[in-house]
Amino acid sequence: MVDYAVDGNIAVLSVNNPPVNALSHRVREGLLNGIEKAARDDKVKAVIIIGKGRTFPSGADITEFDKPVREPWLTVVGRAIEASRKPVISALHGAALGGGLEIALFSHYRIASKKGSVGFPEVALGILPGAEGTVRLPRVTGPAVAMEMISSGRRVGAQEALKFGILDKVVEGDLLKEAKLFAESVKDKPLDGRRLKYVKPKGAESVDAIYEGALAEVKKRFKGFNAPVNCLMSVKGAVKLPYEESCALERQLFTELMSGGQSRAQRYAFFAERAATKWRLPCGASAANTKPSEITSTGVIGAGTMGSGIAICLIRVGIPVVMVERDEKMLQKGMRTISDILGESVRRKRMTSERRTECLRLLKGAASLEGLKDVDVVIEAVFENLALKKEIFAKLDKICKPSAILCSNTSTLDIDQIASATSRPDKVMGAHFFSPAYIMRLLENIYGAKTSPQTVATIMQLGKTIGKIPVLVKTCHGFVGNRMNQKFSSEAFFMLEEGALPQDIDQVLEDFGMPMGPFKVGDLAGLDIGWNIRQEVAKKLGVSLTLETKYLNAERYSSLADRLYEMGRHGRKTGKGWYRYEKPMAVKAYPDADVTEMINSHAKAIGLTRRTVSAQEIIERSTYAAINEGFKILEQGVAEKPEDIDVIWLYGFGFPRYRGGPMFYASQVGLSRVYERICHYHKTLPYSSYWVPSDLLRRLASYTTQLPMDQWTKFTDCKL
Ligand SMILES: CCCCCCCCCCCCC/C=C/C(=O)SCCNC(=O)CCNC(=O)[C@H](O)C(C)(C)COP(=O)(O)OP(=O)(O)OC[C@H]1O[C@@H](n2cnc3c(N)ncnc32)[C@H](O)[C@@H]1OP(=O)(O)O
Repeated sequence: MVDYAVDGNIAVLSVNNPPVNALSHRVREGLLNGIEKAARDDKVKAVIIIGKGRTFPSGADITEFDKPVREPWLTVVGRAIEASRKPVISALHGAALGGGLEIALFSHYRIASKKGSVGFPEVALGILPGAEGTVRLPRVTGPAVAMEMISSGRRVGAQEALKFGILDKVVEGDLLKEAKLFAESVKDKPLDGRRLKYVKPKGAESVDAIYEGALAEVKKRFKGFNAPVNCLMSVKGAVKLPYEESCALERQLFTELMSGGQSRAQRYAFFAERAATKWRLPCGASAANTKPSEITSTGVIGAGTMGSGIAICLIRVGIPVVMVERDEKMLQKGMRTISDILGESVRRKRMTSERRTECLRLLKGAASLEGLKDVDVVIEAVFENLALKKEIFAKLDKICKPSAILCSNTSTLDIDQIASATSRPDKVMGAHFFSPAYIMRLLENIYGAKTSPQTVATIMQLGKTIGKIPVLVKTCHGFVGNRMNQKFSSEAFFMLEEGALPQDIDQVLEDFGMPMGPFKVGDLAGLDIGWNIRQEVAKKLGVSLTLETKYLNAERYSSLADRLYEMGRHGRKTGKGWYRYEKPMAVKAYPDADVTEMINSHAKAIGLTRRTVSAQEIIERSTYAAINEGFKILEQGVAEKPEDIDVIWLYGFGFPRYRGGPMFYASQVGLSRVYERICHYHKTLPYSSYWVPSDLLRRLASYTTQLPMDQWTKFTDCKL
């Protein structure tokens, strides 16, 4: 775990705990023993701490957080480093993060390789740097930089870290060699001023103002999260209090967060995201045993919002794209959109102008599908119509090379149906991007009955390559995200009819942590989209919808949204929807008395007496309807594990990360409580079959001791 070696009179402690050199108990022990050993060895005049493999320690071992803390604590190790009479130099490469950066700040000197980076990402785990990171960083950078770095958790490159005073030197070439030269240069120097505990932090006179400004910023940017606020409080304490008192305050604020629910949820989300990449198919194929094929060229069909967004994802990472659009004007518009979006990236300094030019060179337009005959992967992004998609896939099957993989960006349609239009169902998948495709990180990849493991491996890898969080699900109507979200939003309409108003429901769900309530989302997306889908569904069922329709296909139905649409209120784009806007496309939503009036008269027309709908009922009916569907999704093997569902909701719908995701949230509320409330709604809301309790949930809720989430799918009938 920590190798000890002496070269001349320099001791080198090499941390060797792959993959990220996490500061596990054995690493902490090894570092402490190494420092004590170097102190006893008279030959040794200086000590280097370095990481083997790809990085300097990237933090405490998060997997130890829910276990009893085993000594030596990181702070004990750190204080031994700082107390050393021989200079200790931390030599950083890779990502020196969290506890790793804290070890470096206990060291007397810090050097880093040019490509190295530092940071305190603890805030993303719902905690704060608890080994004096909040106390030491401001002693080096001052309060403003320390508050920004620690409350945002952002990574800082070596040059910026040098500028902030975090590093003493940035080196090129062999880091260990450079570290030994540096150690030789300081080994006889006094250590006064090199021990941060004795350095008086700067900015005491301005820290209150800095704190107030930073607090306003984090409350806006990280609404609902506790950790960023505690980070700021701890840094402020470091500047205003004596050293030991500031350490005590940090420990108090750290422990408060560590024992809170938000950190548990955020640590769960960290590992859930990584678990989602470890996909498995019912046939036993998995990420571990299936090799993806190489992708050197791609095609995108459709130059609209989704098509151009998908093309950006691909060219941005250097993958050539042929974008096919029959309509020449649409094609040119799509090409211009891509150029403008990349231009905006240059303006925001997220990309150089040269890089933008290189990306655009990878983009070719074509008016016919023939342009796709040589590509490795095609992603179709045309109108959501099954017949149209089947027609296109049949043509692609004849045009594309036999090895080409054909993907559809469909958001709900059956992949098996689409695949049936081809002679290569083994090479057909769904690749469901969330809009805007070049921003949203979720990629819901959908396999059909005949999709081959290699096709799955290839598209899952493509998702990672283009910077997405790819999650694998089995085909069904609506897949996972939209299937659950449809229940989540259905209840919102029914609660409108029963007594709530759009602004009530949106406010409650935004206070719960959703980025935007369902009615604001509807106005943003455009109410005509939903109207078209409902008309399509009714047409397929052979029925026509009226403004008094109360049931569709024996399921409760609300025609409120139809009324709104037929009032010409199509959302932000028309300046009116569930809300009123000062002008079309304006952002600020104002409650509208006309909508309230329409809802009241609609309720009367369908014979409903309106009542007060409580905040608790709004939260339960929205989330539990989705959660119940989530358990049915697990039962049916549509998602392999609850983490997959939660990652989809975290990255596809903005479910608050400090609640972990709908399935984790259910585990925290308690499955028996959730089950009991779903039974209540099933009884009181009999005309929505999605309230029939999930059988898996019923079984799990029957346990007196709730099973851990990784045991849940042991109870599904489907064999994964
Ligand atoms: C109530 C108790 C109170 C006690 C009070 C005591 C006081 C003192 C306590 C002090 C507490 C400690 C203070 C310090 C805290 C921390 O350091 S918290 C951790 C901070 N660090 C991080 O958050 C970094 C997390 N990791 C990453 O950001 C990335 O992994 C990476 C390092 C940037 C590498 O990314 P990438 O190359 O993409 O690899 P990944 O897939 O992300 O990771 C590879 C595998 O490694 C696992 N892993 C990563 N980081 C950690 C970690 N810190 N701990 C454990 N495991 C980690 C990751 O899960 C992957 O695992 P597999 O999926 O199994 O491969």
